[in-house]
Amino acid sequence: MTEAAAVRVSGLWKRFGEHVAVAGIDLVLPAGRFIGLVGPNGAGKTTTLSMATGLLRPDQGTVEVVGHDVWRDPVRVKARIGVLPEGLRLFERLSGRELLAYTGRLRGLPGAEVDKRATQLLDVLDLAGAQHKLVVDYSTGMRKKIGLAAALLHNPEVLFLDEPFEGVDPVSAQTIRGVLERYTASGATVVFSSHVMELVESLCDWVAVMAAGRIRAQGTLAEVRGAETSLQRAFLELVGAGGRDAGSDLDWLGGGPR
Ligand SMILES: Nc1ncnc2c1ncn2[C@@H]1O[C@H](COP(=O)(O)OP(=O)(O)OP(=O)(O)O)[C@@H](O)[C@H]1O
Repeated sequence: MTEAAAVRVSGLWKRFGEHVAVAGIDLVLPAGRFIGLVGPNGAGKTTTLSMATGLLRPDQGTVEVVGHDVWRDPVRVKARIGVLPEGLRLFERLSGRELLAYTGRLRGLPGAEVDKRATQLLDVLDLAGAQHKLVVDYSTGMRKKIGLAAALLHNPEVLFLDEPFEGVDPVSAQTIRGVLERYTASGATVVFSSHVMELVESLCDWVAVMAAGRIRAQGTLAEVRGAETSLQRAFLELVGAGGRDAGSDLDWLGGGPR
């Protein structure tokens, strides 16, 4: 039996001037999975996630999320997804709780329900003590966590996260991880981008590898890892960096005249 797709990307292209950021990719991301989109810096991950979430218009191609076209039916899609974008912009002069109250009402949830969910999310994400502090005074990890709470408040079917663990300390990372694991265990889908292979390997059961705007591999973690002993090794082979001896030209470094 084929699994239902949470996200279906067909022939997606994006150019910035002469530069091709995303070169006609096809992706089928199964529902109910913890999915990692991995690739080196500049691979096109953010551009792909931006097009998949209705933030950046593709030059060509389509994206369907839970069966609806993102660009033809944006309202229906946006009601079903949560997004934690790169370089998250938040309303800095609101407190964490005010931000959630505002987001919840924007999503059309009744006030009492927003209050209940906000209290639970603030608690689980360890932000209850900082709920009345202004977002502008939040640390990087706290910003990621309040952004995640805002993205989860309306209980989306698919959650897109761009580098959710970047700049986050191990304690906050563990908290975020716990919330995401609970969320996917209930049948929802998480799609997140990262270049930290160990993290993807320990969290994801499905992986897409991207390099230079193209998809180099997609499938279950075991399929993508293949005969390699780790995702890191498989990744280096796939992106063509497996045999590179980094530093071989730096014979002056750490020795010789200073
Ligand atoms: N708005 C833009 N204007 C011009 N070029 C852009 C723009 N956005 C992205 N690019 C280019 O497109 C390519 C893909 O960028 P993208 O941010 O999607 O990569 P990424 O895989 O998310 O990288 P990273 O892991 O470093 O965040 C890069 O070469 C980048 O410089």
